[in-house]
Amino acid sequence: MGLLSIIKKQKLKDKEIRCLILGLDNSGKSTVVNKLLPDNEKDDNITPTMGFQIKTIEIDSMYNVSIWDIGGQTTLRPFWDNYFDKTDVLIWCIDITSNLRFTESLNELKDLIQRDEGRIGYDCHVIILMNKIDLLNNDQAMIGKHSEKIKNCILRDLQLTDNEETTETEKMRKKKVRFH
Ligand SMILES: Nc1nc2c(ncn2[C@@H]2O[C@H](COP(=O)(O)OP(=O)(O)OP(=O)(O)O)[C@@H](O)[C@H]2O)c(=O)[nH]1
Ligand SMILES: [Mg+2]
Repeated sequence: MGLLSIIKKQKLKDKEIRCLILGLDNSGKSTVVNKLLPDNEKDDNITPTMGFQIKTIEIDSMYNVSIWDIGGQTTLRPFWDNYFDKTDVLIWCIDITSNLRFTESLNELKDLIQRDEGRIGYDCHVIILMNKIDLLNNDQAMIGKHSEKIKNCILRDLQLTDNEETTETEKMRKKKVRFH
């Protein structure tokens, strides 16, 4: 499901939708945000984000989405928690060409979900964005392998399940965050 259809599904008319984009440094967060902006607001020279930036996009003259793009460098990660409040959509950006950093990225996501303590908005949608897919030259086997790794991490490490027979705890976690 695409970002726009997820946002539309939320039926949050007249409300500002708060979208937080996080992930390791160099995963491509600011580049993704830049792509979503209208041409006259695009930045031709994206450099590492040293703090945060907020961009607002309007969709269908109905939805205002504020996108909070926070720098992903190690020194900035302790500050991610400051931006959790009332997040409707969390985009977790992964550079899938960087095998070495794949585990680091999924561990950071795991830590983040476990320490949010309910501050991320109720019923928050979590989108795992496999970025830089163009560099895989449409290698479907490799893309499938990465998807499988991510799915396994979500099911195993985050203790979620796609099995209907879930425990009460799992059901609560599932309700609070929905993965796409
Ligand atoms: N080929 C390719 N390169 C990308 C893509 N997205 C981002 N990049 C490149 O990756 C580098 C890092 O991109 P940024 O958008 O600055 O990454 P970031 O996640 O915002 O990094 P921080 O702000 O340091 O957290 C840049 O050189 C981008 O041009 C993509 O989809 N494909
Ligand atoms: Mg950035």
